[in-house]
Amino acid sequence: MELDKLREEIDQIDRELLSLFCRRMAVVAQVGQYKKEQGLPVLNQGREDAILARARAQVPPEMGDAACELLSTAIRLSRAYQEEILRG
Ligand SMILES: C=C(O[C@@H]1C=C(C(=O)O)C=C[C@H]1O)C(=O)O
Repeated sequence: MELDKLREEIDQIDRELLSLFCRRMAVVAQVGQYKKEQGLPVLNQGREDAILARARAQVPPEMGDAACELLSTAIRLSRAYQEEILRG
């Protein structure tokens, strides 16, 4: 059935997304460790603004808001993870 095929494709994409998310968080952990050692703050607003602007420019216009929401969530989780590293 065509719907099953499409859902299989979605499942595969979700696996890839989660794999990339874990990879991003592993790099974020290294950034958090560096900030801890250097006494730097977690938040870098300029960097976040640049990431979101680049995301909006990369996708079709009708997906701009969704792309920013997706990356904003990844960034929020990234900051929370780094806060844990700085506390620990
Ligand atoms: C990862 C960093 O820490 C924070 C999280 C960011 C992110 O997840 O992309 C970007 C900027 C910072 O607010 C960083 O400073 O590069």
